[in-house]
Amino acid sequence: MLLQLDRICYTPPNFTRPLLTDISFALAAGEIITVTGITGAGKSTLLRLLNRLSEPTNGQILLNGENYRSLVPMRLRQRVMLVSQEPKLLGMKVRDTLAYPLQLQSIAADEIKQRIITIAEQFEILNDWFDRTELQLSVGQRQIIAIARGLITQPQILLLDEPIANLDFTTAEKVLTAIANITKSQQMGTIIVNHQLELAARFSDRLLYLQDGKLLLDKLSSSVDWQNLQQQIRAAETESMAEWE
Ligand SMILES: Nc1ncnc2c1ncn2[C@@H]1O[C@H](COP(=O)(O)OP(=O)(O)OP(=O)(O)O)[C@@H](O)[C@H]1O
Repeated sequence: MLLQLDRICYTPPNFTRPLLTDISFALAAGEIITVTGITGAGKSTLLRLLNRLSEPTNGQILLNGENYRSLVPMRLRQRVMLVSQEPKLLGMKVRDTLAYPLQLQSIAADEIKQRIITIAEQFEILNDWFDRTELQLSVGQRQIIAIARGLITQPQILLLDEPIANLDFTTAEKVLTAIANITKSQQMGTIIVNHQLELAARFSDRLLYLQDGKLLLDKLSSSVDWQNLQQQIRAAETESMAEWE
């Protein structure tokens, strides 16, 4: 198994309430998992643990059978790549932001050129974007570049926090198609946090539903009752609104 979580709990320092409780699931090579749930359910917290930006309070995470705690965080983050909700391109031009993580890995210039050409084709990145900085890209275009930058290093696992939130439906479909193709062809594993259930149903093998830090559902997408899930999400939203009022 590529990734395995065994009864993960997480309570931040100086916090009394756990943000995640008893989360167990596994991710296989070639598999795409969608994680869904309402605002504050703990989805980003989960991705942060998987990228080792924070440590579980209890339980363990295994990457190819190796305990996360025994892996050097920087190395782990090359193998398990997180593309956050609001990615930054660090003021670089698109071409440089794509090349940079490869240069850090001492990959030869020719290979870097080739990988940029390939990823640009896969994500329909236009030539005239290459000399732009993030300020000259739309929020959605920036998101696409961040996903491409995450994939260009060929990680074993890609973690995407709401990658399509700023994309129109057709572009979202194209981006998810590219991610699915790469996940399958490279036999990597992908975890996508996504609120759009219709796209989740089409582009993921499994669905995880988080509510209040607990994993309430872990099912093959083909056997999820999507209507029932939608109702469950609406009820959770209503309950959460009532707590605010
Ligand atoms: N370091 C922290 N200390 C205390 N509370 C935190 C910390 N990080 C997150 N939280 C809280 O934990 C809960 C889960 O946050 P998280 O960002 O994981 O939710 P989410 O499911 O990703 O939500 P969204 O869909 O809005 O991105 C929220 O109530 C948030 O305010």
